Amino acid sequence: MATISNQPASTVVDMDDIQIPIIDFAPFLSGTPAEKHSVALSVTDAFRNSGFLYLKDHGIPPSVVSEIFASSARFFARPQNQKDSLRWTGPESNRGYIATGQEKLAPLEDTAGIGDLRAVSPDLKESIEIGREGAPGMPNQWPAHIDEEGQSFKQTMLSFFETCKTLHMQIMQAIALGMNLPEHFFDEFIDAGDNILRLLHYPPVPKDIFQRQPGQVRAGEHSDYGSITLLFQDARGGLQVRSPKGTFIDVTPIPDTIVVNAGDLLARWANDAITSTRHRVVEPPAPVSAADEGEYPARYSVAYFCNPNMDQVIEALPGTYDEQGGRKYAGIKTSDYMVQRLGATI
Ligand SMILES: O=C(O)CCC(=O)C(=O)O
Ligand SMILES: [Fe+2]
Repeated sequence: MATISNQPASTVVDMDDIQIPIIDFAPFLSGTPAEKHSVALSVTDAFRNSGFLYLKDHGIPPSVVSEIFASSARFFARPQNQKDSLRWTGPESNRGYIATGQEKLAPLEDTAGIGDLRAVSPDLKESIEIGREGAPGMPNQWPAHIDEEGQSFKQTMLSFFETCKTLHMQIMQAIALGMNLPEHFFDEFIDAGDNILRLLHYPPVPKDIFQRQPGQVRAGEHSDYGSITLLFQDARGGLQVRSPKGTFIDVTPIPDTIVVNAGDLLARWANDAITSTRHRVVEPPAPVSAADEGEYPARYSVAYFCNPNMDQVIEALPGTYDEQGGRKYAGIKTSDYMVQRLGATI
């Protein structure tokens, strides 16, 4: 009798009660129904436990990801006044350039003190946020009018936006199956693609800055807001997740994988059956190469923040509550939730 591997996942991070598996997504995309189901269960298990997983064979070619990183590096190398002319337009549209020092990520319950924190130790990063093109009243801030490179930046990012939108759909289909919902349950909740593609640049910094400034990090501890995040990181390292013990565990870069994590709105949607885990970015783990002595080299990452459609009302998923354990949260419209969260950090 043919046996089907029920083990598409192996654990690559296992420390202080936090496990992060690496999951081969190919059998979900092109396997038999049984293989598909097996991957769906692994994905959902990871989201129930640590809320983090590494996805490999996800269908996005490495050459596409390399081009995104190259294009991102060229964008951040632009003169500051060009980047400043593309400034972030506010929490409703959440599009445009965010300069170093403008954002301080913090845990949900700490947002009251965020002004004080930002004054002392702002996040050491700059970013550009790109949303769904054509959303009324929310124009993307493209460098397309500046030069040809700006035009090709726009085309490259628009195409990548769609690529990631497809993967969001596929991962949500896996979660649906893993939660005993119809495979296409989430499709109508997410088909608008109200997602945000964020290019991140953590500039080189003097090594002693992390010692000199208490609480200085590249990106402060936070959880993500939406449904899931697709995170592409370069080889530098520095991303960490918070374990249940309160320690921070390295999410070491693995070539050609995407780190996928659940956000707060998905946890709320799942009545807390899914975990949104806090994470941060600190200096890369030692050793760094001798050539970089005195300075930590730049780090680049690309986050694709997936959200339900802005006009959808999010309330506890079928099967996540019963008469004894009811719904923990009131329904909330995605746009109201996002504006509330984004308004608190910038
Ligand atoms: O740069 C990274 O690796 C993580 C960034 C992040 O967590 C975020 O922007 O929400
Ligand atoms: Fe994050």
